[in-house]
Amino acid sequence: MTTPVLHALGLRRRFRHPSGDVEVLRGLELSVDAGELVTVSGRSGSGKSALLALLGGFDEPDAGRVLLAGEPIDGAPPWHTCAVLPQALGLAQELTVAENVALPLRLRPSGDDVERRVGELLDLLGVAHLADRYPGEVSFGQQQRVALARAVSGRPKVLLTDEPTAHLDAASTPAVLGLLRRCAAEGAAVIVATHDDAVHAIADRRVRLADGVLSTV
Ligand SMILES: Nc1ncnc2c1ncn2[C@@H]1O[C@H](COP(=O)(O)OP(=O)(O)OP(=O)(O)O)[C@@H](O)[C@H]1O
Repeated sequence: MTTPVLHALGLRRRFRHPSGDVEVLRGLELSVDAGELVTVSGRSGSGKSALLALLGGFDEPDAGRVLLAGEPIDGAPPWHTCAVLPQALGLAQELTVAENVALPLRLRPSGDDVERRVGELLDLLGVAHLADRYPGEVSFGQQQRVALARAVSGRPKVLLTDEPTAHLDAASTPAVLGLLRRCAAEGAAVIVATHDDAVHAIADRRVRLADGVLSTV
């Protein structure tokens, strides 16, 4: 039996609110293999982003654990192990588009020619002409594609993305879908939280988050 790249066991997460606590995750289980693309659906507020934060090591569960290649995570792993594309994007505002995408490769060389890898990803996502601009000088939908390029540039073993097509028009979406599929084809475990049926359509497996647990769609 092979070890899943990403394995969540019995995850529980409760948020405290003055009006009453909310238990968002209630013993959630998830296992994703290398090369698998899994989409997570669920109503707004069902806990998709909270789940990604736990899987990416940005938040800690109240109970349960997350294993990466069989080992418990201890905080957020490095980008080449697990890359996260949050809804807020998190681009470095003082770096250009190209410098943002190059960052994971500068921090840990992957053997790729940096200029070539960055150029190829920006070109693929239709934002190559913005390479020398700063994030504040491009639209939010363009920033979203830049942030995806940055997330994948270091060839992470796990890619977690939150609503990666939320700000895109129909013409820009296929390139993003193609890149997500390509990451999986190159061996990454890809998990996408989304409301977009076009993203669900390219999944190997679809799960739905409701009442704090996942079920297969
Ligand atoms: N840091 C936090 N503190 C308190 N409550 C939180 C926190 N993060 C999330 N929540 C609450 O947890 C629930 C799940 O939020 P989450 O953002 O994970 O939902 P979601 O499924 O990603 O929603 P959407 O589809 O709208 O992005 C919501 O009720 C939210 O208010």
